[in-house]
Amino acid sequence: MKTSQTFQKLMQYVKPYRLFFVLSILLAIVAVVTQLYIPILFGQCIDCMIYQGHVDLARLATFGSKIGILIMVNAITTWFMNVVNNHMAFSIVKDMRAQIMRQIQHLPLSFLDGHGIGDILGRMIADVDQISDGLLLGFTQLFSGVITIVVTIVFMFRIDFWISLLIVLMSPASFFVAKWISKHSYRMFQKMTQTREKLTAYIEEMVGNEKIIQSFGYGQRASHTFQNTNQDLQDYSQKAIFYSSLTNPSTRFMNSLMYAVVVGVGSIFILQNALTVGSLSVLLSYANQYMRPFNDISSVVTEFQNALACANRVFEIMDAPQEPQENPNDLIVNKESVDWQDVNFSYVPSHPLIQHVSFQVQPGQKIAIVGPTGCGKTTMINLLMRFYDIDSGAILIDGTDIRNVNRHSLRQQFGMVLQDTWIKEATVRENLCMGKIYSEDEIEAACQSCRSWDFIETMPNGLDTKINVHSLSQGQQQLLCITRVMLIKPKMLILDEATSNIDTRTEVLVQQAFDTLMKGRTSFVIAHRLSTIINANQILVMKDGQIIERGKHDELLAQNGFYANLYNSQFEQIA
Ligand SMILES: Nc1ncnc2c1ncn2[C@@H]1O[C@H](COP(=O)(O)OP(=O)(O)OP(=O)(O)O)[C@@H](O)[C@H]1O
Repeated sequence: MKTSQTFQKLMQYVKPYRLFFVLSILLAIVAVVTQLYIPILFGQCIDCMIYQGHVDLARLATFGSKIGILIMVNAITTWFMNVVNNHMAFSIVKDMRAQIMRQIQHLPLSFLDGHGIGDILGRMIADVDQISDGLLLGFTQLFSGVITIVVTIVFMFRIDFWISLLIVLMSPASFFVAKWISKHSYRMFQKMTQTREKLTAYIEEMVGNEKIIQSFGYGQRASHTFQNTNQDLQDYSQKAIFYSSLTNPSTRFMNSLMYAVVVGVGSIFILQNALTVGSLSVLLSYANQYMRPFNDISSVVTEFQNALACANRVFEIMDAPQEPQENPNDLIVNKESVDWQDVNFSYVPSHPLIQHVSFQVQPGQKIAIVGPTGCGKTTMINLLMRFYDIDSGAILIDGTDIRNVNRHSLRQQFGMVLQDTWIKEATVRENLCMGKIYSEDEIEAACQSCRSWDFIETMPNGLDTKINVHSLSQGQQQLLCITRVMLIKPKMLILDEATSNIDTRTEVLVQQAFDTLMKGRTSFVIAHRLSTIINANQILVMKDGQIIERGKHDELLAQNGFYANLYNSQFEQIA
């Protein structure tokens, strides 16, 4: 996206705060005019001191009190302007974060799968913070900078035309030096942001999988990669700061040069009686004031360019195409029958995955999907839940094509228990009653039937005990997740490899809980341990995205094919 487009988009977020925007400009005008009027009064004070021992004290006192009042007005308006600007900048970034959050909820899963969590986190937190810094500096220094330049020009020309012209003609030199520097620092700031993103994603990945890293002794390699990226971040940050810190010394040098020229020319004018000492002191003060905003603006430009680079990354999320317009029709399920008709799907067009998959599920049946890793089991669930849409064929539920109904009503029909359990930092009750409040009796009954009551009962505050992922074993987490699904009483179930990672005794409990949950419900089960699906009504054996065998456990064993091999190899492992 072009910088001008990014800027225009960013300004859309400023629009709701236009009243504050106007107020900020008015306050900046008052602050600048009061500040610039003070040197005129000081100049007049100097001209009151006619020569040694001869000072007009009465006029000096009048000017002194005027200076005092202006200083106070200036301080109050500057403070108030900062309050207004802070309010605007922080409100804008709050709005942006809220919109990103809303957008994420409407993005297709493929977008989230394609970007790491660290990347999205970085855009939402660090990049938006950077935008806030850029906007704040922009509001605070850009407004008053531009107003200072305009008002100074007016005041200066009223005092002396030629010296003022000299100042105005010399000032662009300093500005161009600053612009040249900021062009280079922008490139470095961009690289710095990208590397910081990479580092955030890496830390998130490594810290989240610390146990696995340690068990594989991967720590040293992980920290080596971390150190390299960290080093890159240091290099880019230092270069970015190096260039941007050149701005001040170089522009100050140019200013001092101009100051010296004004002193020289001004002295000649005084000798010719064309200027008073007081007026020269006012002009010198203005020469200084006039250049300062140029310097400020150039550092604002650097910061603002950095903010625009970040805004660009944030808008990539905001502009990502949302899931296609939802069909207004709700899925109405009575019998819970499912029909897959010649379904084909691929994540990447050049690599076909699910190919010509057809099967029928009668209401209340338990369907097991088995097969080697990567054969497409989880993908089948992704298609059934419409996390991804199929490329061709059809999936019908009670005769309705799931593409002809909205996703929300489709997903409401299913209860899911996945291998990755989700326990939030809250009480047991809050973890169980997600989205709906249940009575004490309902919760207890569900916990009893799903075997989670035994350990909940032993907790210090029972259902009101605060828990998190670390305070529960893997098996306990799964029992809670099963209870949670039991409470919502879904019409159909999806259980994805839910019995791995737990000890044998808990596995028996979890299996019993699953059996209770599945009673009378159409269920899809993905299990690596074939012993848990012996009683399934239909087992679909998958390989490379195709169903290569199907039938009941005994029938498949009798075929002595792929499934029989898989089953016997697991049985031998256990024996
Ligand atoms: N979001 C995705 N984008 C691209 N490819 C993907 C995506 N998700 C899965 N795949 C690929 O699709 C293939 C099937 O993946 P899937 O997760 O369905 O397999 P699975 O049978 O469930 O495997 P496992 O038993 O290991 O969980 C794999 O090769 C995988 O790399």
